[in-house]
Amino acid sequence: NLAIANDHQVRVWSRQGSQTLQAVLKDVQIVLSAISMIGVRDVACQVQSFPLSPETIFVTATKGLDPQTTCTPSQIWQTIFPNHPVVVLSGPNLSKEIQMELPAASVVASNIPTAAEVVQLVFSSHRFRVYTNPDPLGVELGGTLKNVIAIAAGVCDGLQLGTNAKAALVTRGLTEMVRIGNNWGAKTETFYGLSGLGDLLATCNSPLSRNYQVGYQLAGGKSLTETLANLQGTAEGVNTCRVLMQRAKQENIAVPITEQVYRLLQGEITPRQALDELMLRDIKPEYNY
Ligand SMILES: NC(=O)C1=CN([C@@H]2O[C@H](COP(=O)(O)OP(=O)(O)OC[C@H]3O[C@@H](n4cnc5c(N)ncnc54)[C@H](OP(=O)(O)O)[C@@H]3O)[C@@H](O)[C@H]2O)C=CC1
Ligand SMILES: O=C(CO)COP(=O)(O)O
Repeated sequence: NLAIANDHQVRVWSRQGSQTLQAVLKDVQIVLSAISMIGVRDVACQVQSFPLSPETIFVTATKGLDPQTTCTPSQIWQTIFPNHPVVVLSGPNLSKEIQMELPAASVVASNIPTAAEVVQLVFSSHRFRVYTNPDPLGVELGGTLKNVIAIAAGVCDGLQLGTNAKAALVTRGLTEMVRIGNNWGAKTETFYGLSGLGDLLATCNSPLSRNYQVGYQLAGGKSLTETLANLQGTAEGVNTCRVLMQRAKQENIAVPITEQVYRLLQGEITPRQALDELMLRDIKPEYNY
């Protein structure tokens, strides 16, 4: 809708639709992928078999991690299309609010600045403010890692732990995101921007977030299977949490909140036990000084 409002011609493909992927991709300048993580590699491989102009820009809005490789979606697109510009689109962008034309801001990030600027122009409007950023990995990881913290925030609200607890959780969650992101090679300052802190605040404070809803339902005593069966849409944080635990172990990164969310999702502990585990960790300085 944002691109159409800026006089661009838009074609939409879905595996449920009647148009073929090849027909939809004919002569396109920009391909925007917003499919859930589970489908990214498969669809990217399908796209590879169709002719595209070498100038075609790929934009990815998926917030997840590949379970096989721990790669981000943009890394998958870039590996399959090494000679094309790839742009990450991410920010505090609950889609229902954007659909209602409420004001929002977002970030487009790429190693190729001109590609990010093209995408910025396509989507910018008086209702949608788009910033460019030169750290695609940081922007993408911000949107992805916050989903795990949003599950924890849903638990926190579901258990009615109060505003102090929520502020502590979200702030320490951001510290955890920065630690993981730095290990991955992303810039610290990106996590303090719209795609990091911004998306963390939006997702941890809105019942529109599916990840928040997962945590909230678990706190209410529902099982994960029951919760996911009743959820409208994808909660990427469930898969992201598993991939993240795998990577954190390999790289020896401390991820206390992610670890408790993981154990809760696995059914190993109750929400109250997860809370106790976090509160009773060794006392320590807030940061290394
Ligand atoms: N909703 C939001 O507010 C935001 C979502 N995102 C991110 O965008 C991504 C999608 O989210 P959202 O649209 O809400 O999720 P939904 O679950 O509503 O939609 C996922 C879409 O992906 C498609 N899909 C899944 N697997 C495949 C596959 N193998 N081949 C083709 N298509 C596939 C689904 O198709 P089908 O219907 O046929 O199953 C569906 O159209 C997620 O990574 C999410 O984190 C980012 C910002 C905001
Ligand atoms: O990423 C989002 C908003 O920026 C959407 O969050 P959920 O995937 O938790 O619904």
